[in-house]
Amino acid sequence: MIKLENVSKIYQTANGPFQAVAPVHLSIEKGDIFGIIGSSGAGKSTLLRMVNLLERPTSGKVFVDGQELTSLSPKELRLARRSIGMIFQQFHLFSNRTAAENVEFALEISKLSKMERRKRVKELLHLVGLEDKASVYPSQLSGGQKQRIAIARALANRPKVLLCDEPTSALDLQTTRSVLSLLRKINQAYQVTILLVTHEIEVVREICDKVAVLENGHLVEVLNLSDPPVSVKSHIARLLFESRSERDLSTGVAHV
Ligand SMILES: Nc1ncnc2c1ncn2[C@@H]1O[C@H](COP(=O)(O)OP(=O)(O)OP(=O)(O)O)[C@@H](O)[C@H]1O
Repeated sequence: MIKLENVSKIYQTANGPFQAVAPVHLSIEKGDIFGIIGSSGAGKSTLLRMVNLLERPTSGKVFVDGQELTSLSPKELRLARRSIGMIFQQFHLFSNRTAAENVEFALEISKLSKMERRKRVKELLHLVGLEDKASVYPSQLSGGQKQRIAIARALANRPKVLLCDEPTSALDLQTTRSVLSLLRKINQAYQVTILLVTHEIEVVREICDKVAVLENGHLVEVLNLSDPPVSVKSHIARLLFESRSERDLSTGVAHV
């Protein structure tokens, strides 16, 4: 569903070029919940944002659902992005629109009539369990509710892929669990492929089928959570597969 071929990113900075992501080869299958884990500055967000070309790779090719995004014209890319939803740590809702209007915003580019849009918004609010918050503004919603509205908006155009950039990092443990369980439900019900960036081991344990470990811009290893490897290369992978420590149990979340 997602294929990265030799994808890299070099930022031009005041101190000269800086390689945030070294050339990466990665294949993510349809229906996977695929994690990208690494410590702060490892290049996780940059890698994720290159999948929908929010960040243009310096080199390499990006394929989503068989289409090479890196070769598309701006107009073609706008169309292709409709099948790629995205959610963020800070939700990115419009504060001057109600929950329903935030979701409907994503449908403004669609060919649906006003009535069809309203119906779809209702369905989406139902899916995320917030029908009763339709006319509420984001400032009146909790963090978990804001993320649910952001998820509803991201799913509005029935994307095949959902990109999640630290979707639970601003949430407490219980809310994290409920948002992750919603993402799992969406993945199973609609076969949406989920690519999720996190620095939390527990998030990977809770939801991911596979995970890529990034260190200093380098993809160190890709691990299958249901088939623990005999040996691992990274400290993060060791933490991931070791039995839960006291710290994990008390805080619920281990950071890397
Ligand atoms: N626009 C930019 N210009 C220059 N350097 C950048 C830019 N964006 C990111 N970087 C640098 O690239 C590296 C990777 O950043 P990125 O945000 O992808 O890391 P991350 O793993 O997502 O980190 P975090 O978990 O802290 O968000 C960092 O060193 C960052 O400072």
